Amino acid sequence: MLFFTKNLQFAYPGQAIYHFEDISLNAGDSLLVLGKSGSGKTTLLNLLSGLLTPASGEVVLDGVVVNSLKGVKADRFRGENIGIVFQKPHLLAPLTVRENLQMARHFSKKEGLDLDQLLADLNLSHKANSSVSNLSEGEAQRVSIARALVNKPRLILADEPTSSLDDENAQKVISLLQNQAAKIEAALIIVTHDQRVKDQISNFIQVQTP
Ligand SMILES: Nc1ncnc2c1ncn2[C@@H]1O[C@H](COP(=O)(O)OP(=O)(O)OP(=O)(O)O)[C@@H](O)[C@H]1O
Repeated sequence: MLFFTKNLQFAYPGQAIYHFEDISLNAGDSLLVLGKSGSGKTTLLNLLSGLLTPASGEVVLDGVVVNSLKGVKADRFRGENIGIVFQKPHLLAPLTVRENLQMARHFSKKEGLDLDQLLADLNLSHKANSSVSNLSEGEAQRVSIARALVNKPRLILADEPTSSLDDENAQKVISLLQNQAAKIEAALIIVTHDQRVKDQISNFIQVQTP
């Protein structure tokens, strides 16, 4: 099993305890995380990436217990093995598309993907030397996906990646994430409210307010 969680529990100070359903994914598998607004979906993603530490239970990626890593080790492991696509792209505005990807590459010692191939796969070759501040929303979203993939992570986490996209682009982004995850043999987890995504990926867990 490439990625799994076991008996994951978490509580913000003074609040009720979340008991998250166990997850288990092989390379190339996709999973949706569904749930109402405020139910704990982003909290779960932060536990999966090691940004939050569970009260109990474990998160295991490629044999490594993510929640036992601390400090620099945790940051390095995350940078090299977990690609995160945020709801808003959060790109570095003064830099070009290529420089944004090079920056992500810089923090990893691992061999990553070929930048030109990645730009081509995401239909961004013609924008490689453009400033990211001049991109359309869909283009910026594809750059943020490219940035999440550039270090060839084993796990890709995407938080509402389609919420600002039209039907055609939403479908393309999900296919792109699935195809790239399969290509680099990663597992893919997507948080979404988007009915259109549910039509493309059937495997899901539901997060509930405790
Ligand atoms: N740092 C924090 N300290 C205390 N409570 C928090 C913190 N972050 C989130 N919460 C609370 O935890 C609950 C779950 O929040 P979370 O962001 O995980 O929900 P969500 O399902 O991702 O919501 P949305 O779909 O609206 O983004 C909410 O009630 C939120 O107010």
